Amino acid sequence: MTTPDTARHTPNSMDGNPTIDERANHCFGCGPANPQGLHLAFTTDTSNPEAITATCHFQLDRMHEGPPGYIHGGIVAALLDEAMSKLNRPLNVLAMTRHMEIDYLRPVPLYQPLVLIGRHLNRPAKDGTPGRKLFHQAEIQHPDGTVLARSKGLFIAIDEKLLFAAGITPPEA
Ligand SMILES: CCCCCCCCCCCCCCCC(=O)SCCNC(=O)CCNC(=O)[C@H](O)C(C)(C)COP(=O)(O)OP(=O)(O)OC[C@H]1O[C@@H](n2cnc3c(N)ncnc32)[C@H](O)[C@@H]1OP(=O)(O)O
Repeated sequence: MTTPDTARHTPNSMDGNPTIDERANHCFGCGPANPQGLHLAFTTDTSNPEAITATCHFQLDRMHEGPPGYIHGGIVAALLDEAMSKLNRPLNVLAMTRHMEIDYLRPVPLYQPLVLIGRHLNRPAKDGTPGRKLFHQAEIQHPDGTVLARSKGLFIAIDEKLLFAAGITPPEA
């Protein structure tokens, strides 16, 4: 049996009701209602439908440290995953990450303003209609443009009926 770490706790506000309602969004990456989350805020650019992007400016502190002075690799993965997932909404798709690969090119520093950019690559058609598979990529960049980490991801569109089956509350119309 493991000993609970009493320094960590889940706030009472984090009740057990799953939801995808923006107003009660507990997503670790972007949810304002998650006091322990990253609170990433993205701007999407859909001016070129062939190359939709999602961009976020962020800075992390020791809460997310891995190597001394640098962001933990798992958090780097979460950042990249989040940037790629933010491309699904402008494409009008509910989708989950099925596969992602990461190049950790340079250690990603704490206490520095950094840029996180997701880019939609393609959504191959199947039987003449948009397929379930969406391919995205993402990068974490130093402000001088140096790429510190890069990912490619496969997202699978989810049938909204599954949300109801799982008891997940969609946003009100
Ligand atoms: C009930 C749930 C509620 C959902 C609510 C959603 C709310 C939307 C908000 C999400 C918020 C985002 C947050 C950040 C993004 C995350 O982090 S999401 C969390 C992490 N991801 C997950 O937990 C997903 C877990 N995986 C799954 O649930 C299932 O695998 C999936 C993704 C639903 C897909 O299931 P499936 O439909 O059975 O998939 P499957 O047919 O095996 O594969 C689909 C296709 O991909 C291909 N494929 C599979 N793996 C690979 C691979 N490695 N390489 C190439 N192709 C592959 C397959 O061959 C297949 O191709 P086709 O045969 O269709 O040509």
